[in-house]
Amino acid sequence: MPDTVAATSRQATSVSPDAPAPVIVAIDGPSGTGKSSTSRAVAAKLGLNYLDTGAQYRAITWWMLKHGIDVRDAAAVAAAADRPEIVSGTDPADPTITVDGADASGPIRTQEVTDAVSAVSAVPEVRARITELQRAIAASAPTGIVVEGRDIGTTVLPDADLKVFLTASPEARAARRGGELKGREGGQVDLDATREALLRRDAADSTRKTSPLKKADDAVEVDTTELTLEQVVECVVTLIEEKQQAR
Ligand SMILES: Nc1ncnc2c1ncn2[C@@H]1O[C@H](COP(=O)(O)OP(=O)(O)O)[C@@H](O)[C@H]1O
Ligand SMILES: Nc1ccn([C@@H]2O[C@H](COP(=O)(O)OP(=O)(O)O)[C@@H](O)[C@H]2O)c(=O)n1
Repeated sequence: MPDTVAATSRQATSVSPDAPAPVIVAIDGPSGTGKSSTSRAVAAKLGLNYLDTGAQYRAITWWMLKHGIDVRDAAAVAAAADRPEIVSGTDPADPTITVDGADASGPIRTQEVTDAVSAVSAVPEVRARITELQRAIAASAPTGIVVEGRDIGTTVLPDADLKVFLTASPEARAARRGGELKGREGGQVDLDATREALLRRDAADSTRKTSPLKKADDAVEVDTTELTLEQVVECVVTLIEEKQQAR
């Protein structure tokens, strides 16, 4: 297996010469605001690719943990940043992520990875690697792509056709995450602890030096607290269609 980070989009569709230019959509925001579910549904509706950049940061974090690298040691993380081969499949109907050829979709969602990911993603060498990968994937999407994360509108794709920044109250976000945890692990979920953990991760992601979580100046902010997922999807689809008509 090559000791590099590879960029691959698994959807290679041929495009006719008079097809419209690909549309690039950046969706950012804190944890639990609905970025993944909204982005995936919007991409499926409009025939676009979909990239979950959080999954990439989780994947490199999982690799670091698996290889015994101390995630609090930024120099050790930086030295290993270009070793894992991370491949993202960008079909919204079946997004995939592999690390060195192994399916990582399950292991990247463990609590151990969630607790370590902010430290790993704060390391500039990690961000440089993953950002390069993200730009290559976006550039190869035949009809366009919805890319979701924390720094897509500010850093990764500053020329995106549309930038959306999703927000929601900490209580709504904790309730949504709690629902997911219950579905995955069963039993009782402590919503206060879930809320505190979300806020801690937001704080770490917003205060790091390199490419922090931040709304781009030209992003449209959508507060999803009182909206259903369907309403948020409809809102983003309308914003994209407006941009396309204005081209
Ligand atoms: N507007 C919404 N109303 C209620 N639940 C939502 C809404 N948007 C997303 N969800 C649910 O909240 C959970 C977290 O959403 P997700 O898309 O993973 O957020 P993020 O990617 O921002 O962390 C998922 O279970 C999702 O189905
Ligand atoms: N563009 C991005 C996306 C994620 N991340 C990091 O990756 C972590 C996990 O992202 P995620 O989107 O899977 O997070 P949640 O869906 O759990 O909120 C974040 O907490 C950030 O530390 C980042 O730094 N930049």
